[in-house]
Amino acid sequence: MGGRCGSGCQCFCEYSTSKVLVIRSKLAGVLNRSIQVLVIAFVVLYVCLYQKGYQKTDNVLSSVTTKVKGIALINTSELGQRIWDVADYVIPPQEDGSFFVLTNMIITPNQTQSKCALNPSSKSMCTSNQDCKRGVIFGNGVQTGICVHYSASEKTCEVLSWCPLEKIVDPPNPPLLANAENFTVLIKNSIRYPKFNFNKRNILPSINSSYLARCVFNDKTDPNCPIFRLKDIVTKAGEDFQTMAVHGGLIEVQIRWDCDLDWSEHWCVPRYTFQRVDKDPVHNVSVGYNFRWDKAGKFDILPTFLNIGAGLALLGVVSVIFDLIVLKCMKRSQHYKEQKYSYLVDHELLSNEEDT
Ligand SMILES: Nc1ncnc2c1ncn2[C@@H]1O[C@H](COP(=O)(O)OP(=O)(O)OP(=O)(O)O)[C@@H](O)[C@H]1O
Repeated sequence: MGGRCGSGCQCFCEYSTSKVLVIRSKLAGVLNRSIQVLVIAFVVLYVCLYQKGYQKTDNVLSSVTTKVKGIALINTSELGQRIWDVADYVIPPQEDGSFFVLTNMIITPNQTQSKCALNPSSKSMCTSNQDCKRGVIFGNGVQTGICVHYSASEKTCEVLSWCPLEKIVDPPNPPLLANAENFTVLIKNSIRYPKFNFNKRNILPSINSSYLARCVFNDKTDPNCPIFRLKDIVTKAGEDFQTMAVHGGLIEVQIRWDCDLDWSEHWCVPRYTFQRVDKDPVHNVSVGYNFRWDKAGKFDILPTFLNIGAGLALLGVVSVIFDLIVLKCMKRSQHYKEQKYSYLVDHELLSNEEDT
């Protein structure tokens, strides 16, 4: 270890070399070995095994498409009996990585562009034409400047709009497309790990067309089926489908590929989880989020050596810290210090000094 320099010149004329000092102390020995064991355990168990420090990792490139299927029969006073198929309730027909299914609606039939009285509210009520400003945009229409009867007892401003106006009522409960809970969605997900030149789909090689035509995802019986019943998705997200269908909701489907490519590709399979993301009882501004969680790892010599090297460096740090403890904090530290640093005088230097 390093010696001690008295002055700059003296320091320049000295050479320090390491010597091994064995301290026969139970306390120092046990403490040192314990810290070394802890460091080795951390490097081997946590860094190498748990964090797979011997692998290099790659993030996924992923694409998702969906296809919804199902038929609903609804009977309303406004529309009569009607069949709703995928072209009616999936809006828009194809989205990137998501799909929208209509479950409820407020129907305002036979709307035409004409003039009608606004729905009664504190801002729309009037007693004479002076209360209604012509040309002002209100709701979905433009005011004509005339105050008209909304009912026998109420008068509101008239607007030019799509009339009759939509009634301000709660959406139907139970929802009109209550049967949407039985609709199914096929989620096709293709992934690629470019560093490892590895591709896979969630329609696994073991799945054939006849199985795909009849299967529905189930955690226990059909965990690899990529077809999901909407009710199951909502239930898995911890919600009740019929309740959520009244006002609508946003569910996130997470497809997790966590693949260890040192093992057979057979074990690299997707895991599905579901979560409602549009509900936040505390802070309801801009709710909802999404994130990806896919990673693959494969053995690589570079991260292996880097992690082993870092582990060895950590062991070196242990001896530096332990030297400090022994030389500064222990009872016999002064004695250890004297033993640790020895000063030898070069004979050549000595004889030169004697001559002069
Ligand atoms: N939403 C869904 N619900 C249930 N099964 C589905 C759904 N979407 C697809 N399938 C089944 O998965 C198979 C593969 O679907 P894919 O869309 O790849 O092929 P397709 O021949 O275009 O399907 P189809 O003509 O039946 O819509 C289909 O044959 C069908 O049996």
